[in-house]
Amino acid sequence: MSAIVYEHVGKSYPTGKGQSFQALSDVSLTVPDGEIFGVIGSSGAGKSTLLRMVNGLELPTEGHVNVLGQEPASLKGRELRLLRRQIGMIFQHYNLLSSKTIAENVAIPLVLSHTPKDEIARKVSQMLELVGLEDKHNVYPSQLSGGQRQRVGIARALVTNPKILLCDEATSALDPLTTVQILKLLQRINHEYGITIMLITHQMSVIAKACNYVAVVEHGRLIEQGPVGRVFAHPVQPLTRKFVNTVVPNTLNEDLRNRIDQGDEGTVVQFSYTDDGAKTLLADIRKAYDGNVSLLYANEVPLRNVTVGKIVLGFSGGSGGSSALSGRIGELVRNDPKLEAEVLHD
Ligand SMILES: Nc1ncnc2c1ncn2[C@@H]1O[C@H](COP(=O)(O)OP(=O)(O)OP(=O)(O)O)[C@@H](O)[C@H]1O
Repeated sequence: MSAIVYEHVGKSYPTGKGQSFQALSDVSLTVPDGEIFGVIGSSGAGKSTLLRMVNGLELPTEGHVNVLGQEPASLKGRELRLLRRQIGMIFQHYNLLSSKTIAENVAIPLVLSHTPKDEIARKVSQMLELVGLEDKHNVYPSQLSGGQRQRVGIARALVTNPKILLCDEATSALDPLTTVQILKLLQRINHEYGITIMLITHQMSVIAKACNYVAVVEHGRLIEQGPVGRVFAHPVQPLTRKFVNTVVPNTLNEDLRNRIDQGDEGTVVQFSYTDDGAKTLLADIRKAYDGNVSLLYANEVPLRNVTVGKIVLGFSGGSGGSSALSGRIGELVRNDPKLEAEVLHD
């Protein structure tokens, strides 16, 4: 089942004097149940607008958004409140009430839904234990670090047992180590409770560490989407490539790049692969190619549940020349869906 489905969604905001700004155009996207789905884009791309449509804080001006089998745009009053109870949300700046204790902050959604006091106490304790703040019931947000405050945000978002957790730049205000801890906590929650997580971020490293699906948004349009391993190993759009390069650098040093361009390394081919896609590559090439093969560059990066890598090889002196070589490489790539090849110099 799909937790969230966007169908040809558009959003235009009125900007006065009869003018409007198109923040989203024709976005179709499916967030599978129980997955961690990341949306990445530059500032102003439309990520928040997209996320806020899940709990009906924004409504589409075109198309449909379906959440847990219901359309927030068609719900009102009690029905909308019931759907929202199944959707938790955390924010970049935590949105905690400074005059209330940690326990009182976590309790807010239950107080609003008139939950009995003893049940509130039990659920709050359970949530604070889950996020590792069981000793912080009676302290105030100002006494906590950023990472601890985000943990309170997570506890508050989960206290109603939601099926979906929305994360709006939830780690953007945190240092890299705390970011890793919060992302690990989100993964644990996803794993233990089966909660679908949709997060938006402008950092590809967050996608790499936490997500198993990614969608890339540029100027309100969805330009690329798919499983994290595939998008990181074989990004198609220029913006996606830029984002991926921040995590999996594609930078051959200048000296090597010059030698390749001048033909000093012979025919040069870059192989991109996921997981064990390159395990038998060198042996296969040895069998298929009778010339010299030199390893010019290799880099492997482990992501959340997949490894992506690149190998650059130089070929020279084989019989049949470069056309025979490209035929053999084409065959290797066709036989292995985890492998892709790009000729850097012919
Ligand atoms: N209420 C509004 N009225 C007019 N324009 C809006 C409104 N809300 C958002 N926008 C515009 O829509 C575009 C998308 O905004 P959105 O906040 O969804 O982007 P974003 O990708 O989340 O950006 P950021 O990372 O900077 O928060 C932006 O250009 C923004 O200025």
